[in-house]
Amino acid sequence: MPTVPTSVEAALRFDGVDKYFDNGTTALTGLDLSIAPGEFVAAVGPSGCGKSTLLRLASGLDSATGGTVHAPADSVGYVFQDPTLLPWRTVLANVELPAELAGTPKAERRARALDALRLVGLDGFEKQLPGQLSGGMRMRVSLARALMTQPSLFLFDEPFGALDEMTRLRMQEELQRIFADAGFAALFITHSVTEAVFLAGRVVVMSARPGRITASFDVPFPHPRPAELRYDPEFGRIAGEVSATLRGGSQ
Ligand SMILES: Nc1ncnc2c1ncn2[C@@H]1O[C@H](COP(=O)(O)OP(=O)(O)OP(=O)(O)O)[C@@H](O)[C@H]1O
Repeated sequence: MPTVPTSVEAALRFDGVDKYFDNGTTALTGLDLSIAPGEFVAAVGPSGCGKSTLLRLASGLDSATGGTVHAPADSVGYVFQDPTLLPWRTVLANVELPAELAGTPKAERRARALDALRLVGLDGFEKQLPGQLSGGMRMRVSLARALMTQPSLFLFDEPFGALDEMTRLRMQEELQRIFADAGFAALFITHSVTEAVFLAGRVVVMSARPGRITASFDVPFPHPRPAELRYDPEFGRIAGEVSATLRGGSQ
């Protein structure tokens, strides 16, 4: 009997989404975006165009005023600019926290936390407290904690925005290595065009408020990507096009 192909369900989909607030601000209007399972999408846009609002709708923290948001993943990982670690718990105890709250037996959650810490390059730092770590290391702990639930969808809100330039570049390299390994879907919000192009398989550009997607650029380099990709002429061409679109849209 012939099999009927079924269309793969998106990891995250916005259909004609509007968001307005009681004070009369329209943050998003007619926004369409679909992210396939295992696809890494970065969104760039002018300040105040509704990027964080988009993530709040994706996470269910807030609801759309119009249109639909479809986020079928059972497990979603969140990484924000502020790593939100508990200062009195060690690195290991912070990473174990989601599994502890979910009632996972101690031996299993310990093993998973150690794996996650290894993945983010923090083995050997298990017993440190967050206050003893650099900003980049705290961000790695936050990423390891998010990896504990093995999410099929990750939401990133400008996670490297507060880091110095060198640390930021290193974190980008590590994140896309982890992405190549773990293969989750991602929506990554950033102000940096080169960060977006380095990480994502597709970069979407949002218009000034009220935000909607005005352009989409495929970034066809396979993951994991070497640091030197940033100096590749094709990389520069794509980043240049994204920047030009961003400038054109925010005038
Ligand atoms: N709870 C709220 N009530 C009223 N207006 C809001 C609320 N949250 C956000 N806004 C407005 O919606 C618009 C979009 O805000 P949002 O934070 O999503 O933008 P953004 O693109 O993430 O900004 P930035 O790039 O500066 O971080 C802004 O004009 C903001 O003032």
